[in-house]
Amino acid sequence: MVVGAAIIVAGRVLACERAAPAEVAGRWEFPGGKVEPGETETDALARECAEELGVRVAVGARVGRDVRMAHGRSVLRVYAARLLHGDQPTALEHADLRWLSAAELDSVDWLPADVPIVPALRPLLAGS
Ligand SMILES: Nc1nc2c([nH]c(=O)n2[C@H]2C[C@H](O)[C@@H](COP(=O)(O)OP(=O)(O)OP(=O)(O)O)O2)c(=O)[nH]1
Repeated sequence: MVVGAAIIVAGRVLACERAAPAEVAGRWEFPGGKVEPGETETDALARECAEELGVRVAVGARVGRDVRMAHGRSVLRVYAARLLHGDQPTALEHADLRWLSAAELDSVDWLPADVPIVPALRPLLAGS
C-alpha cells in the first residue's frame, strides 16, 4: 500500500514534483510513500510528510478511489490532510512544490496513478 496526502490549505492542494528516480522525475504526486510493517496508514502519512516536507499533518477523509499500480502489485490510496501548528512545507526531497487551486489541477503532469484521483479534489478545493 502506498499512501498519499492531499494537503489542503485555503482552497489549494499541495502538489510535489518528484526529483528521482529518472523514470518519474518531473512528474507530480502527493507527498507519501509505502506503508511500513506495523504502521497504520495515518502513521505512514505523518512520517512521510515529516521526512519529505518537514511538516506535521492531521489526516482526514479518503479522496477518490484506490488505484492499482505496478502491474497490480501495489495500490495508491490518497487522504485529505491539513497542516498543524502553522507548519510550512519545504521541498526536502522533491524538486518543486506548488499549491494548486481547483482550476490549476490539470496544470501539472501527475503520475499516472494519480490521474483518476485528482478530479475528486475539485469539490474539496471549491468548498474550502
Ligand atoms: N508518494 C507517492 N507515490 C506515488 C504517488 N503516485 C504514484 O504512482 N506513486 C508511486 C511512486 C512510487 O513508485 C511509489 C511510492 O514510492 P516512494 O518512493 O515515494 O515511497 P517510499 O518513500 O516509501 O519509498 P522507498 O524509497 O522507501 O522505497 O508510488 C503519489 O501520489 N505519491
